[in-house]
Amino acid sequence: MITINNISKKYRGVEVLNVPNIDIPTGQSFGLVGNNGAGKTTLFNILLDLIRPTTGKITNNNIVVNASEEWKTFTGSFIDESFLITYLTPEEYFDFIGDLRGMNKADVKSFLSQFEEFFNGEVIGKKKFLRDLSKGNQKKAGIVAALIGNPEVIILDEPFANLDPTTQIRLKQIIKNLAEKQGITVLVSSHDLMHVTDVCERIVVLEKGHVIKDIQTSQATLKELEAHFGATINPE
Ligand SMILES: Nc1ncnc2c1ncn2[C@@H]1O[C@H](COP(=O)(O)OP(=O)(O)OP(=O)(O)O)[C@@H](O)[C@H]1O
Repeated sequence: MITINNISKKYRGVEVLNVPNIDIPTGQSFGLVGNNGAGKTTLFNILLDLIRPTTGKITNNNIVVNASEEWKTFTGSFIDESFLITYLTPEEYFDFIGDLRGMNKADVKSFLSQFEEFFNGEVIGKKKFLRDLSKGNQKKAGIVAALIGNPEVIILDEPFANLDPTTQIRLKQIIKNLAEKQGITVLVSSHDLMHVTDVCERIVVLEKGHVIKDIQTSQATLKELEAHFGATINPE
């Protein structure tokens, strides 16, 4: 579904990302982990054509992402609050995104009903603008907006950050369902090794812009990742 080919990114001559090749098949749940500054958001931003790579190309369902906008019709994403239109209420925002994706207000309302528990009474019907919601509730709105319109690909940057433990657990179930039951290709970056190993069947570790591990998730993966990141602070 997604092919990353010789992607690199330099800022003022300094390389922050260098990924020779990653193929992400349709329906894979793909986790990206790495310490601060490893290049996770940069890679997702290039994938969403929010920044241009210095070299290489990414295709999403055979569409070169910086050559055509067609991939936007089947790709949902939430990177950060800049994706929100903060002077709208959540309902207005969801309707706006639904409209972009060919859904009327009734379709959107019925779609949102499945997230009642996830929103926990804090997002819908509060008569608040998105800018006045808490960070966590803004994030919930952004994540759900990314799912509107049955996208085939969903890209979420650090979706667990800022969420309370109950919501993190609910989000894990939502992400698992997307990949396992609906065959959606899901890309998630996270600092939470336990969550990412719970929901992703494949995990790529980035370090200073380079892929240093590409693992099919197994029962041993969490320990392997903990040992890897722990070794960085406690070298033997
Ligand atoms: N506009 C920019 N100008 C210069 N350097 C940048 C710019 N944007 C990102 N970088 C650098 O690129 C590197 C990768 O950043 P990126 O945000 O992709 O990392 P990350 O893995 O998402 O980190 P975090 O876990 O902290 O969110 C960092 O060193 C960052 O300072």
